[in-house]
Amino acid sequence: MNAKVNRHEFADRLTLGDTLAKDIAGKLDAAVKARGKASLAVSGGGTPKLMFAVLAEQEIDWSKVSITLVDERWVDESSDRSNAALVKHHLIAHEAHVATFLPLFDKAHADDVDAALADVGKRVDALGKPFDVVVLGMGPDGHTASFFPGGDHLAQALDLDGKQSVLSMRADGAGEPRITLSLPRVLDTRALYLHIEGNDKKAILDKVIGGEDLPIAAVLKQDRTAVDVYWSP
Ligand SMILES: O=C(O)[C@H](O)[C@@H](O)[C@H](O)[C@H](O)COP(=O)(O)O
Repeated sequence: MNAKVNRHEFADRLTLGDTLAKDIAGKLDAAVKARGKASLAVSGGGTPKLMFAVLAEQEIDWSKVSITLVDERWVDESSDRSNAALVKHHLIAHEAHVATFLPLFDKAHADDVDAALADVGKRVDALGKPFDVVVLGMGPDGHTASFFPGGDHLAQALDLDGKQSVLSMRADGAGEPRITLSLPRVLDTRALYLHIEGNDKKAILDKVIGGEDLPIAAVLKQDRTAVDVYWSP
């Protein structure tokens, strides 16, 4: 286990969502004040919705904040599987409605995620390095971002010396093809959070800490960037 993994446990999802949202807003606010801009990469899935709702209401200068995704299902925003649609609906709202959003899905290459990688990678890198905040989730199979067990580009995505900011990923259990930030791009951040809820996910985390080799281990066992794990039942 990496010495830089800090575990924070909360009594319930509301308290977790509220605390994490305010911690993230504080980091974005400090970044805007220090450097005139801030960047945030968030995950999709169901877990972040509550946290997004609180974050969207925080009074910071959202006009200086750029938001992108850690990973995306290769579907148009009209799909209920679209992480972009989720973020636009739950996060780019209220106070945060003036934030700039950079989607990972590229309509120009809607049929071919691989053809989109070069352009999308450039746009992500134009947000600047490092990110100010990255928020990861974790699936029941131990995936994080789109680092799926058995994924066709898993080794490349987890290569800490890899040069690509984004990669495609296809895997059983992933549904449609995915686009994902690479592990080195995820770790290139001033603050890194892993947001997980439920006893099942805690059990997976404990298995990984006990030595099980699931993709999330690559985040927990690297020694480049500290990880704050926020968990509630
Ligand atoms: O698009 C996605 O699927 C994600 O970004 C993914 O990595 C997610 O964080 C986990 O699958 C957890 O998803 P839940 O929060 O729905 O459990």
